[in-house]
Amino acid sequence: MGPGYGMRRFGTGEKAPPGSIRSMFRRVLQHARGQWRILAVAFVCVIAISLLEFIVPQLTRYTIDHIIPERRFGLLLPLGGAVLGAAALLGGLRYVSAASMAAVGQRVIHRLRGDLYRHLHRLDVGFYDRRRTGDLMSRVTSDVSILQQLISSSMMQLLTDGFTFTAIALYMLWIDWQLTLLLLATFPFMLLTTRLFGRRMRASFRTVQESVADVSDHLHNTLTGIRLIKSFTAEAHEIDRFGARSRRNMEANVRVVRLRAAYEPIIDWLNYLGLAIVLVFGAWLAMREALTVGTIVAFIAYLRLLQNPIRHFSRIINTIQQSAAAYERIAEILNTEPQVADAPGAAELHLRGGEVVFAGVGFAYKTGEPVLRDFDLTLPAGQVTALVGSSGSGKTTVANLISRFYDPQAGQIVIDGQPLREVTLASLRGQIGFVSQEVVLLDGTIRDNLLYGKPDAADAELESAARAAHADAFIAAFADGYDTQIGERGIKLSGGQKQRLSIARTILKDPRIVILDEATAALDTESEQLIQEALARLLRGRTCLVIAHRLSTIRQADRIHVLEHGRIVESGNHDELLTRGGRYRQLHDLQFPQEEPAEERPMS
Ligand SMILES: Nc1ncnc2c1ncn2[C@@H]1O[C@H](COP(=O)(O)OP(=O)(O)OP(=O)(O)O)[C@@H](O)[C@H]1O
Repeated sequence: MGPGYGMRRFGTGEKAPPGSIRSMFRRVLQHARGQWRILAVAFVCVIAISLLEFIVPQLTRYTIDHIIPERRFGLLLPLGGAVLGAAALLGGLRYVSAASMAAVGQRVIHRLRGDLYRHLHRLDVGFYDRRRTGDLMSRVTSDVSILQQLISSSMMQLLTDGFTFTAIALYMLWIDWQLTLLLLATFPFMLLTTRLFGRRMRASFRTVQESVADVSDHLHNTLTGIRLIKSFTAEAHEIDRFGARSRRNMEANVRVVRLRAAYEPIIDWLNYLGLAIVLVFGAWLAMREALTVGTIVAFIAYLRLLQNPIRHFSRIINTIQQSAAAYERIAEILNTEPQVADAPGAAELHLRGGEVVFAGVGFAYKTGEPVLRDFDLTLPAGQVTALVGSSGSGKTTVANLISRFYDPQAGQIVIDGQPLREVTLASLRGQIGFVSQEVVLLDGTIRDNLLYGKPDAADAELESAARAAHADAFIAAFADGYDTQIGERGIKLSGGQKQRLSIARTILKDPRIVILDEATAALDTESEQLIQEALARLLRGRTCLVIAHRLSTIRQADRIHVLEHGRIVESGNHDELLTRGGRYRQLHDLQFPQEEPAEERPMS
């Protein structure tokens, strides 16, 4: 991959190819595959509805032209029955078509949402660095549900209207082509108006959806950071910021409503123009006895039927443009390709000892800001290697590259002779255990969280891992034991308890390679003692990279590297480095000013 990895494609504000209305309908229809039977039922209903709507005005015409002048009293009751029967049948057909379209629509949405979520999981960590969580959430929820409206109701309406419109226009042309052509002359104006307004509406809807994403992002940030806000008494500030974002949404919505409010009267006026044409020209024809009165009445009824689709369309255009704006945001994600993915023909990673080698690695998150330059490092199999160095020197970056959260732009990383880019992500990550100071536990029970390490683990394995991580005692103290709910809907665990669960989860996973991102920050001495013991068990016999901020945790590492500005400036074990009196010694003396240089302190 060339320099500037990823940034050119997804720089903030840059858009992936927009989804056009056509591609929106194409994707929707793709997802409707396999449901042809339900769609066929809906379609038959649509045709039947159009036919029935066509027949009713014929009854009117027959009444005026034949039943009344010929005084056929006997036909009055059957006439009433026919109108009511047709109406009842219309109701039944509308129900079946609406219900079957809604079922198809819901299934399409369910699949689309699934696709989107699956795709989000394929995307690399770099993608998430550049995206706001709330914005992504609103794409999967709000944008997808807007499309739902389109599929469940509007598409059916479009289909029915399209069919009715064509059938009636053809019939009218047959009855009186001149009158009909005159009438149809108003349609190009309608199309032009619709196009003009449609484009503006779509732009406004895009702003609406973006502002929904802003509101959602704000909510996500502030609700998850509620403690921070309270401790800084920043409530008023956040309420103001929320107000501003909500106002942007309101204003964008008002713009949409104004556009619609202007659009509908224009379409209505054009409809009246059509009526005026029929009345004037039709009356003229009738006075010259070229047309019967019944035909004019039927013609006016058909005119309404012809205009109904237009009137509906003016409403549907709203949904279509709104959906198109939402679909653009969905397509933008779906069209984004992951930058870190399995190479074609990638093999499984086969580990022997688990030696990791960085050879001439160059890496930058952003073009022009290299974090690692010509970086060489070996993590010998089965040994503990520690990285120390000042904040921002690139320690976590080294760990990120081993897990292939990012790919380097230069050089390569090799595990037991296999370049990382040539093995599957699943087989690589399956061999890496990551224990960090920011423990992430998911909503669910303690058991669910532990099983994340090994979904098919037996109870005995689970308990033995918990024992090894010194987590068994506190789990047993809960009334529900391993079935205790944790996370947002369950009990809250202390920092040390969470860390021990995370260690137990990693022990259960039993990876060959363990990355430890300073897991002992901010704990009381007793917890820290337990955690150190648990960690010692986890690290034993595995290839380990310990990223240490506190030197007390790495005294016993086999080898320590000091990292500064993305380069290793010093290497050795604790004693060697202290004796050398270089950067490590400086860092050490800053943390333990009272200590004698080579004095050994037990791991605390
Ligand atoms: N996701 C990211 N996107 C852009 N830049 C990043 C990202 N993560 C880290 N950086 C930058 O890369 C540099 C190295 O960061 P890294 O997290 O590797 O340092 P570190 O040595 O682990 O620091 P600390 O000890 O503070 O955790 C820093 O300048 C940081 O700002």
